[in-house]
Amino acid sequence: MAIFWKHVKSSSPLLQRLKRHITGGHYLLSRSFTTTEGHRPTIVHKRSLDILHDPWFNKGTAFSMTERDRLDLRGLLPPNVVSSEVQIERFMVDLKRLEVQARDGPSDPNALAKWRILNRLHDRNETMYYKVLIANIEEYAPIVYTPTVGLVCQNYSGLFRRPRGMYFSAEDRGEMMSMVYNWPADQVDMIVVTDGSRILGLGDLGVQGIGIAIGKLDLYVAAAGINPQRVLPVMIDVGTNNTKLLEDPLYLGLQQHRLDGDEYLAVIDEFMEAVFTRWPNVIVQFEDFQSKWAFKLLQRYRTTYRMFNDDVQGTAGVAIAGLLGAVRAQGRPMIDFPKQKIVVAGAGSAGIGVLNAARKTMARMLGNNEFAFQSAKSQFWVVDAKGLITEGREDIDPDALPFARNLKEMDRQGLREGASLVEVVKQVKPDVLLGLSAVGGLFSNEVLEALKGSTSTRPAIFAMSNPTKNAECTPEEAFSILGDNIIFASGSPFSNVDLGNGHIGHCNQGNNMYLFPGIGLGTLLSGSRIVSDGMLQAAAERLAAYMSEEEVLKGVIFPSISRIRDITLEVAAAVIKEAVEEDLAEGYHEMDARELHRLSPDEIKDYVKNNMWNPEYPTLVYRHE
Ligand SMILES: NC(=O)C1=CN([C@@H]2O[C@H](COP(=O)(O)OP(=O)(O)OC[C@H]3O[C@@H](n4cnc5c(N)ncnc54)[C@H](O)[C@@H]3O)[C@@H](O)[C@H]2O)C=CC1
Ligand SMILES: CC(=O)C(=O)O
Ligand SMILES: [Mg+2]
Repeated sequence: MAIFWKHVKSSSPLLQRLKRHITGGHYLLSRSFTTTEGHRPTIVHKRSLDILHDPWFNKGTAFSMTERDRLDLRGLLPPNVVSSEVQIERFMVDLKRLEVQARDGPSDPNALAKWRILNRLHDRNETMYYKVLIANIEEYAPIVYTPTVGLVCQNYSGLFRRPRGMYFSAEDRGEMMSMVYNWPADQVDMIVVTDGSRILGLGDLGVQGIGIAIGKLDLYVAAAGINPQRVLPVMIDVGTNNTKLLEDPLYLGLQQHRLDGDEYLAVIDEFMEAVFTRWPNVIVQFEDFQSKWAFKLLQRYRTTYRMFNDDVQGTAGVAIAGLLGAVRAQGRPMIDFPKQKIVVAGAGSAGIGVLNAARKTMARMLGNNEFAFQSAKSQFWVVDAKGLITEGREDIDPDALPFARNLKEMDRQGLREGASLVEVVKQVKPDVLLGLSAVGGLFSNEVLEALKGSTSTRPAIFAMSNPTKNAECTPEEAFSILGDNIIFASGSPFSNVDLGNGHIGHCNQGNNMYLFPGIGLGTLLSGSRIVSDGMLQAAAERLAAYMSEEEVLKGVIFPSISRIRDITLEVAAAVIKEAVEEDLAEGYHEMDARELHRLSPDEIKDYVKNNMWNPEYPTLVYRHE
């Protein structure tokens, strides 16, 4: 409790109100709060080796002698009791040594080796794992998340040691309502679910896609402070259409073609019903579903369940923040956004999500009426695998239809149905070139040369596809062809570029990781039953406003990942505030809706901060179940 009060001034109205919530000496608001010395202990129902083998409670050599006695651990550990700092020091020495020696494959041997070592720590001691991850997030986010998580998913059969999360398969139809009780935790706050059909830009990886759900939840813990005992990665295995996996004798998933149509929907429906029956307050993040289903499932569930689609909605928010940053970086006010000409390569779940959100943002700035909404669409040119999308396209995808360009108008611009990306860039001379195509190198030298004709004073390039090899271009390519007067962002991390003239080309990471943890945390703590458009918009706006004028003018439009916990707190607070304003907030635990309505913006931030889990060992006390 002391940690919490430390952050709240004694005269604060929040303090006064929260004090009313203290009953019987128990601090109820943050039951999830870490128990360190002097804090409420954690009750465990196991002892001895069972404790050492449970990553939720294991502290390894950091168990104190009194705890070793209480938990029947005396003699099961080396006698030296070490602090968590020394424990981490020892681990890091080993990690650094092994990562030099390891040889796991040709693409990036060290990355996969680091992942293995971190994964083993994750399996034996979660507190220590998250302590290492949070303290070194810049170094290890690229290992537990993109790009290495892509490699992990691709090699999952060989890497699989211990299961993590739950698997619901087409074979489990009719059983999900009961099997959901096989999960040991009575409270689950966040589920990230995938069906493995489009993992990053790597296509259908079937059951191996569970790696992305695990990686996203690692960020929920590290960035949003969701208690790791309350996260659940889920893989829904409805088969795979990946021929290699269908024929691979070592593949761990169902070796049948993917279910489709009503059969597919029935499986997802059953899963949703089961998890919301056991955990009515859980939030479900849909991740890496192929576009064909991403939009349909979002429409199907978003008004009845607490869920969102990260690729459609999270990516859209991050892109909006980046696009507004690019306007500011030109030295113009954000309100000039509707004048930007934007070419988007890729019309899948991510591309269409960005287009819809960008169009709505422009329309709001132009007067928020139907006329503004209609005129905003003329700022976008969308190119997919078949080239420029126009009304002349046969069998046009209904989600892309609103962005199909008029043929006559295109004729006047010297363009046509199916025009190539380079032709479009040459004719349109866009302010922004944004890629969500999953095609590495799509922004070829020719395309980048064409972008030299941009009418913008500072063109922006967003090569947002993941993992690294799928980036539409590298920052080196962009800066070397276009010079340093550009804005560059990529989905996976790249290093800044030394331009050799005393200037550094800044490479931003434009990834939905800057939003999804805050959207999830804000939704959880607001108690909103849905994730509304307004809440998503508030999240994007907070991210857009996060960067200072000075940073933006230097081309830094997204924060460094080392600030991810802070930006997540800010985003979560913005989401809560919006949920309160929309009258959606029902409260969380003892913070009821009425109390939430009374909190000032600073108090909302205190509330978020004090409900974020920190990786500190709790004092463990054994009780017979
Ligand atoms: N940076 C970030 O935060 C995020 C990045 N992504 C990345 O976006 C990419 C796409 O994801 P989805 O939209 O879900 O995939 P998708 O497979 O549904 O869509 C890909 C789109 O690219 C188009 N495309 C293919 N070849 C093309 C070409 N030569 N020229 C132009 N367009 C082409 C396809 O026609 C399709 O419209 C993935 O690599 C994913 O990792 C997705 C979400 C977030
Ligand atoms: C970042 C992400 O969600 C993706 O590439 O799919
Ligand atoms: Mg994704």
